[in-house]
Amino acid sequence: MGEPLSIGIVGGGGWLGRAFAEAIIDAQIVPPEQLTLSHRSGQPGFLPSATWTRNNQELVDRSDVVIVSVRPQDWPAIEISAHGKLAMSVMAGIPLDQLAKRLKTDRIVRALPNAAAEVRNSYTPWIGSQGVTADDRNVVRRILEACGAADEVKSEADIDYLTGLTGSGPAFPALLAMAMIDDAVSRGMNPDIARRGVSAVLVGTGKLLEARAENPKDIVQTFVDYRGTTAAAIEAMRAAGFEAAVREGLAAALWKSVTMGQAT
Ligand SMILES: NC(=O)C1=CN([C@@H]2O[C@H](COP(=O)(O)OP(=O)(O)OC[C@H]3O[C@@H](n4cnc5c(N)ncnc54)[C@H](O)[C@@H]3O)[C@@H](O)[C@H]2O)C=CC1
Ligand SMILES: O=C(O)[C@@H]1CCC=N1
Repeated sequence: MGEPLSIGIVGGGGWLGRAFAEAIIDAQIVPPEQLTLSHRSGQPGFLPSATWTRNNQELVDRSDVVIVSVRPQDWPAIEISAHGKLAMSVMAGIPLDQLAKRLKTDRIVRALPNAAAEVRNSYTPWIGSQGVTADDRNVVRRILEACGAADEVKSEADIDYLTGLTGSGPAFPALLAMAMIDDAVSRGMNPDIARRGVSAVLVGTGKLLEARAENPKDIVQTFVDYRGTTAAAIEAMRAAGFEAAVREGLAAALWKSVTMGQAT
């Protein structure tokens, strides 16, 4: 297959489905009229020039590439035949063999984006089944890179782990931001200043980490060696179990990712 002529997104009205749909259109991978999006209840208000349907088989029949973006608990109710077409799942926890069986195609990609796809800054690891061709891989890269950065990985176990690390990832700095803002407000800071300040810290740190070649570990050590306010905070946070809390959180996400797939 060369350029995909048409793309369909099952669950295209949802959070991630919308992010993918808008990124695909912005990157001009297909024009809106070649994009089919399915929804369950009322038609959402965005991308009115795309084709919207409640009929997922109709979506598949209109599309060269089918993206499945429903929640894992809604996956067992999806009854479609992709007729050997390229299909990509972004669902957490659903393994390649289950996807191939239910979608009736051996050209399957399992991808795991994150919420930053909404602002074209996802990190998306992915893996393809045996039947995925070199052309399919190019199409997949174009779609995923329209949403941010993407890496093909070697095993599904990598996807299971990365589901928690990078798929859930944006939630963790958000949790940190929430705790920082709560502390600031509890000490009488103006909430708007606290929010703006903490948001600037997160964005600035992202850019700093991207710009600097060294490992975050080295940056942390530089702060520790500085022996100032930052070192005092880092040492107190570590003594309160910061690293253990992160380890336990990631273990819980991995467990959920693996067991969720087994449950469907
Ligand atoms: N939101 C996130 O940060 C991430 C989500 N994911 C995965 O992406 C998938 C979608 O997640 P979200 O977009 O967050 O959920 P969501 O709930 O916002 O969107 C899912 C959409 O699918 C629709 N839907 C359900 N059954 C349908 C059916 N039979 N036909 C047509 N539409 C149907 C729902 O009405 C909803 O609009 C999930 O499997 C999740 O594991 C993966 C990585 C990150
Ligand atoms: O929380 C979830 O289950 C979804 C999948 C990975 C990130 N968000």
